[in-house]
Amino acid sequence: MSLLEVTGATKRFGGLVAVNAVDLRVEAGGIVGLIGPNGAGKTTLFNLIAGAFAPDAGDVVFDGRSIAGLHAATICERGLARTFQIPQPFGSMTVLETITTAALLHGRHIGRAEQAARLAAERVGLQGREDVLTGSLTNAQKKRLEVGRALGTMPRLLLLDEVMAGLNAAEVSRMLDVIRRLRGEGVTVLLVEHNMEAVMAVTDRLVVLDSGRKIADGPPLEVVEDPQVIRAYLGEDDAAELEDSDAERP
Ligand SMILES: Nc1ncnc2c1ncn2[C@@H]1O[C@H](COP(=O)(O)OP(=O)(O)OP(=O)(O)O)[C@@H](O)[C@H]1O
Repeated sequence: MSLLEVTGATKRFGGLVAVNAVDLRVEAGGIVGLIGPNGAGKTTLFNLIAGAFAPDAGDVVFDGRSIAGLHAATICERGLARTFQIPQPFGSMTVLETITTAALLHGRHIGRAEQAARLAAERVGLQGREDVLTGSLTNAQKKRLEVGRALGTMPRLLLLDEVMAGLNAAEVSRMLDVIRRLRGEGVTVLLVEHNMEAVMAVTDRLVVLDSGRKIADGPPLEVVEDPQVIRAYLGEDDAAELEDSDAERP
């Protein structure tokens, strides 16, 4: 049994079908990438899984139980946490306070929550910065704090939404180390990311959405060569041009 099994997930906004009958499985211990052009439905699918929206149709099963339509906090308590594309920490709170607030989800024992928060800060490389106000962190540190905040809830499945956006090469490499370490510690990861180099470096499976539909699912090297995926990213005309120039090559 997969840790996460999404079947036929559908979400409409008025006349727009943002996520259209999508099936997705994530096996425990994996790092799966969810990619696709702008507006493909990636964040909406994350929202369906993490409980921001209930699906209009289909089901989301986490660890053998349906979580479709449950409150986001209940889903998080069950061990599924997410990050947000744009971290918005309270600038007047410290790193430790921010992560501790998330860790309090599992009970009101402040000492235990702080202990979990210190561990989460260390896991994302913010050790030594526990007492720093989040408002004075760099963008890259805020991105790692966002991962740390999610880790404070002690998830078994972590949904990462563009945690590498806006980072330079050294910062991306550091984030990749954080993600690999998490896998080593038994956290399963599903990540949405536009940085393809980073995606290729860290995932063991890729799922591609286009206009709300799943168009590919498989090993990263095979998926990026899939003509349907190339067409989705480049558009019909540019993809045809690329095919012509490939054919002309000796
Ligand atoms: N709350 C909403 N109300 C109405 N339309 C929405 C809402 N959220 C998303 N959409 C629409 O649903 C479609 C999918 O959006 P979504 O944000 O899921 O795509 P995405 O793949 O995450 O895009 P990006 O890579 O640009 O973040 C888009 O057409 C978007 O405009």
